[in-house]
Amino acid sequence: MSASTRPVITTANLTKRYGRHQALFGLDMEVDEGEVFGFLGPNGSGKTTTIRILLDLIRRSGGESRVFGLDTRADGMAIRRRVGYLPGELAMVSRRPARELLTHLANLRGGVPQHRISALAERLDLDLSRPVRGLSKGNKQKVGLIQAFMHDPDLLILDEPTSGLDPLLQQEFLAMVRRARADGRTVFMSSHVLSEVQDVADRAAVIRGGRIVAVEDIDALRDRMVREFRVRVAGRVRAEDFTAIDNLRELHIEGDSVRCTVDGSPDALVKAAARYTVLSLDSTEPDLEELFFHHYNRNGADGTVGIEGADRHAAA
Ligand SMILES: Nc1ncnc2c1ncn2[C@@H]1O[C@H](COP(=O)(O)OP(=O)(O)OP(=O)(O)O)[C@@H](O)[C@H]1O
Repeated sequence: MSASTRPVITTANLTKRYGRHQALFGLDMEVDEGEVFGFLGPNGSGKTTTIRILLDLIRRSGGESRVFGLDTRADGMAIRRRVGYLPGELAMVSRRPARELLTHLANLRGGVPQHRISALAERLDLDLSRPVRGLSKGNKQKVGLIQAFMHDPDLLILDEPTSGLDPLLQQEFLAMVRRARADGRTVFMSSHVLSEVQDVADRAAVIRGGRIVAVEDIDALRDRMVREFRVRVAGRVRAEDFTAIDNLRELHIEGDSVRCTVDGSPDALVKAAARYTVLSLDSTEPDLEELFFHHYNRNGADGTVGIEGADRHAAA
């Protein structure tokens, strides 16, 4: 991060209690101008609570929260004017056609050219003539995205933006985020899975149980990722081709197939598999809970240590 960047979002020792339930425990976070920042955490970890505080939709219990240098409690209105916000749960019950609803929202924000709304709708493949109320979850999500992006806000705050979007549309969405960044905007987006933000975010904070357990460059976070792989080859697998690979855990070899968990890069696994004729190769991303289990649980919350040694089991 260069010295000239300014923080767009700052929280310091931010806390939130809902009655007797404490949802946030002293959050410290800084998001710089012009960056795409992922806010990652499992369900119930406090992502939506943090976002609502930043927009002054709910009030913090203690600590500091600032957006554009403004205090969220004192200047909520001024902050919201410069933000495009996609809520995690969209209540879209209007009988109006999508274009009418979007035009109405655009007018509340001082006006947006119709061609801008049309271009975004075309990009996301949304029919603007249909009443919002009857739209599918995915199409409602598109309306939500258009209203967040259409006025070119300085800051986009997107709560689980890709939920309900199919993979092609997710790519379109990521292109919109990259475009916003290229235009100098700042993007803060939450997700409960790393894969949704890893191709576009510069950095990410990981929140769990109302505490930030890591803030890292996205590449470093990706390197920590554990992934499960299954490879099937023509012929019988020789166990020794795989048991010597350092970053494989839970290695199971049976007949023509290899199943394992890979810590970080799958390069060595892929090269070992390439000695055979590969019939299939599948990989699944474990959820964040599993990532935490492997990386953050054992040695405290700093996210720097705690990677378990390989648990090898070869049943040739
Ligand atoms: N209005 C509320 N009253 C009481 N508890 C709440 C309220 N809103 C959230 N909580 C609790 O605060 C914690 C954090 O919730 P929050 O919705 O911020 O998490 P999240 O990370 O956004 O999760 P999700 O991805 O499921 O939306 C949870 O334990 C939740 O049950």
